[in-house]
Amino acid sequence: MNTTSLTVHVNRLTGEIHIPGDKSISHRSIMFGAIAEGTTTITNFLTGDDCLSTISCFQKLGVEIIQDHEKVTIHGTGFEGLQEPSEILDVGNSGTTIRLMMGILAGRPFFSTLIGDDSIAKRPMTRVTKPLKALGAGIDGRSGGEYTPISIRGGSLKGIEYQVPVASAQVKSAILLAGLQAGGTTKVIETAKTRDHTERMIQHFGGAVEVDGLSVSVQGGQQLKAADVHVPGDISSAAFFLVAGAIVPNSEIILRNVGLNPSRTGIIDVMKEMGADLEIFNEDLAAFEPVGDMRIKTSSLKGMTIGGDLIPRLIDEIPVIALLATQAEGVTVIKDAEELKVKETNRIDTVVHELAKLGARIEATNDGMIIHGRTNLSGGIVDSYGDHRIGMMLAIAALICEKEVNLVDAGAISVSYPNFFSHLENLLS
Ligand SMILES: O=C(O)C1=C[C@@H](OP(=O)(O)O)[C@@H](O)[C@H](O)C1
Ligand SMILES: C=C(OP(=O)(O)O)C(=O)O
Repeated sequence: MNTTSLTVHVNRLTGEIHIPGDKSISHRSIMFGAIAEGTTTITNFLTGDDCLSTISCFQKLGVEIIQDHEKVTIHGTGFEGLQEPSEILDVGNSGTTIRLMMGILAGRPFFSTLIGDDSIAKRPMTRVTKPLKALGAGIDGRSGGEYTPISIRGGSLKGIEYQVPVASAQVKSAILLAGLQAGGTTKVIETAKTRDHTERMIQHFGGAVEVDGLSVSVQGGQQLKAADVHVPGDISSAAFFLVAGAIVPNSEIILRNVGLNPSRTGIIDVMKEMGADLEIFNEDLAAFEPVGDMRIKTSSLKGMTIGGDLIPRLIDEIPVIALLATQAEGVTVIKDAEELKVKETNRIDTVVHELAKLGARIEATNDGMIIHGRTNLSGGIVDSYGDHRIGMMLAIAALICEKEVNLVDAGAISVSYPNFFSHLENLLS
């Protein structure tokens, strides 16, 4: 059993962190760089394992990609230049990679196979394979296209209008990426607004997309042109330090260069409503993805109900919001969040189980969880279950634990935040 001893019982966190690049935008910058014509340079690219999987998959499709730490140069081939891979495309742990790539490969007239790790093998794919089949792609997979391995023989697609049954930016993006290669118009209608990085990328790379409330349309046959991308910091990574600053006594942390796309800022709305001492400054809202700096100080918090349209705006932050809620007075209810069950782990189960081990008063519901605050956390052996966000949440929880905490499989954290522990270390001095 590979365990890491975590820092516990911290009496102060201070300092400044430059938040690493956004994972969703880093994936898309590689994909759009590849499907556009010309040379794209990406800066502040996230070097997490998931984004490295995206690079490796596109290299297997014949795209020349040169990575030098956070700088990546892509010699884009356009959709037409992508080549049939001679190897299986391995997406590792990355749901975003497999689902968005399916959309790209659905339009390509060749055969490809996608696999991933044990977690990917359990995540649902019909949500993507079904609309892509409706566009005309040949796709199959285990259990009728629900699970990996997925094989694709793409081809001549025809635009569709599709109501997505779950709020998922990955599904929306896969359909739009296929739609860019289809005849006519492809229209996606969402149940709730999800992150719109793909729509912004299409425009940034010279394409057109029409957004009307919850519907998003693209015309097929557009030729995208290379465009440089400076990736903003990932608010989903910043979330761990926002919560740390709020719950560790005597703290003040500055977070630099955090992405502030309104489809991702649910955590800010929630923390403010709970009473957090959180300030945003140096905002640049004119950038293609808005950014700003944040200051968080130790806060006195109260519980609240989190649900509805807010959920897609903070879906990946729910594990660490649950931790925050253990330190808020009163009850916090998280509802309408069934999607948590199909992430890297069933995050309703893993959050509730691991926080309960540390002494939190938390119970699972069908669509979320209920947390009773505030509780002192003790210690013990906790497990990430190979889920990066569970691992980081537990490392932040340990900071306020009274006894020793050991984390099983801390290595999973490198999926989205390879420098997590060194950034935390810098705040301890
Ligand atoms: O489009 C994206 O980049 C993502 C969308 C979300 O997934 P869903 O589309 O499954 O909600 C999110 O949980 C994931 O971390 C990244
Ligand atoms: C759900 C996540 O990512 P993905 O779906 O890309 O695996 C995440 O990063 O929390």
